Amino acid sequence: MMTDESGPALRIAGLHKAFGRPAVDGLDLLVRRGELYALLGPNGAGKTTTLRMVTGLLAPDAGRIEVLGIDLTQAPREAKSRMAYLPDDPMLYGKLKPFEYLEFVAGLWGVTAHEAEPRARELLDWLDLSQHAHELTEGFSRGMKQKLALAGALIHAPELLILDEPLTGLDAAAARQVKDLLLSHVAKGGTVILTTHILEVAERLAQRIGIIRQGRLIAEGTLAELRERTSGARGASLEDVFLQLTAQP
Ligand SMILES: Nc1ncnc2c1ncn2[C@@H]1O[C@H](COP(=O)(O)OP(=O)(O)OP(=O)(O)O)[C@@H](O)[C@H]1O
Repeated sequence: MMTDESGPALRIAGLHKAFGRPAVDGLDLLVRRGELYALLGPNGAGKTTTLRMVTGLLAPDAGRIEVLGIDLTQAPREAKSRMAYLPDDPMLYGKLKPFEYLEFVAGLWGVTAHEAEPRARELLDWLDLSQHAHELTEGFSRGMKQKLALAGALIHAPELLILDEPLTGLDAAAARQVKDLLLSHVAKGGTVILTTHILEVAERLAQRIGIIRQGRLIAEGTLAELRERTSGARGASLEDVFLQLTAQP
């Protein structure tokens, strides 16, 4: 059977990818539906490579990926239609205005402009972009572009939202808007997987945290569970735990 509707949001088993040397090296991961999962790891640990394989942008050398119970190799279109990916350097079309961009993205998912309009309006309002609705995106700041790209990722109401460094470069107000949007997605039963180097974000938002190093999962759990795995005191911050777990042997 190809699809298991009761399957987890994401199941990765034995995932490998090498670029000359291994970038992802036997990764196993499980993300439950309805949770916000933070994937952490030092620079070059293999986080982006993993997300690109999960979203079908990069072919694994070996391993198995299942999204919402759907095998990514067997049913890539179905799997992709139910998730969204926000890369760390999202591409917008500078000559489009926000509504045009959102309608364009909606169209790629088979959602008509008419259907997309109320949702586009809601997302632009939520992300405080409505006052720029009639400007070309080429004049947008980096943070405004990032928020619009996030709105684009959400326009087809995906169940699984995958974001690579979604808060980098955002000012405090924008970061709050994005965090609220992600929490609301989870509150409605959706799933969020994000990478971040801002450990406080993971500490505050994530139900569970996975730490990868050299392409492998080295620790996973709630912050309390991760603390138990280290010699950190009960009040140890995620930063303390992270640095201890990722320190070179
Ligand atoms: N297209 C590519 N060609 C060659 N090497 C690559 C490519 N993409 C990634 N790599 C290598 O794979 C390894 C993992 O990179 P990746 O971008 O997945 O790490 P990351 O955990 O996302 O790091 P960061 O936190 O710095 O963004 C690195 O050694 C990187 O140089």
